[in-house]
Amino acid sequence: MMSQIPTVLTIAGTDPSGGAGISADLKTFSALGAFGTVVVTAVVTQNTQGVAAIHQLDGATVAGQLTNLLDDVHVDAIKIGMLGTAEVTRAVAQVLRERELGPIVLDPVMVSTSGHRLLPAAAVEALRDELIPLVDLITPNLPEAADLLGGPEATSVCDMMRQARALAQLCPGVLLKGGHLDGPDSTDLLLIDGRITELDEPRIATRNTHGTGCTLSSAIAALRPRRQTWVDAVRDAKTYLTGALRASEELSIGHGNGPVHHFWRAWPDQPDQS
Ligand SMILES: Nc1ncnc2c1ncn2[C@@H]1O[C@H](COP(=O)(O)OP(=O)(O)OP(=O)(O)O)[C@@H](O)[C@H]1O
Ligand SMILES: Cc1ncc(COP(=O)(O)O)c(N)n1
Repeated sequence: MMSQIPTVLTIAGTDPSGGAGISADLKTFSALGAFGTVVVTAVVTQNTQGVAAIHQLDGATVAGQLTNLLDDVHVDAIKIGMLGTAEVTRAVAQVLRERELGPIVLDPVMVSTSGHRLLPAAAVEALRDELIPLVDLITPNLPEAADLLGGPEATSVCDMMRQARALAQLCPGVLLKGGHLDGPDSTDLLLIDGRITELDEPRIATRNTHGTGCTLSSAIAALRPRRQTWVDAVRDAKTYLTGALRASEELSIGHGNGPVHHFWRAWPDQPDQS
């Protein structure tokens, strides 16, 4: 049975600059009043300017952390981010297959904002064929959707509609993120049970976009246990992210693409702070 404060798990890589990966996920969980737990997949030497090195953990180490945690702690939702290799992807899939878990949100992290590959192209097949069928919602950006579908990148919301429907053949829930398009709004498409919901928020003029995808997927996982539907959870998660992007003006972190700011105002799901 779920306590009032949901326990949420992130399976992801590290970011010393505090903007992406488990840093973004844990801050998001806390800001949204969830209790965060962590399984680390890779130690990433990165800052706001880019990725310098990746120390990848092996599949057994990641699966060991996961089973050890799940043997003891009930988690109400899971967010999966950077996995790093086909081996780790398969190891996580194996554990998920053995347990009754859910809801599970998968951000199919493949390339960082700075252009560094975080999942080798050869591992995309394992992600698509072994892990994606086990999760409830995938949240690809446009290049990731193109990689998963083996086709060109969407250049319009119309293309996005077609690609969201194609991705729904792989997973029951698809949130196709349009942050990489231009235009006054940053439009994402949510496809659940065959129905598309268009989610529009104003595009914020900022360089502080490091970790937006991590923040959105972890906000969905944190909110899903307390929302009636996926549409409600995703809509509120996007509102949260847009506020955190706006509030990033208060931060001056690093010399590249800085992080969003997670404590932008008292969010309704936060514990009373008065
Ligand atoms: N400048 C912006 N203003 C408002 N929303 C944005 C902006 N940039 C991205 N978003 C939103 O942030 C979320 C992440 O989108 P994006 O398509 O950039 O994913 P991503 O590439 O996985 O993110 P990341 O930069 O963390 O890798 C989406 O909801 C998108 O609409
Ligand atoms: C550990 C980790 N996970 C995910 C990302 C992607 O985030 P971004 O595209 O904003 O660099 C990252 N850079 N590092």
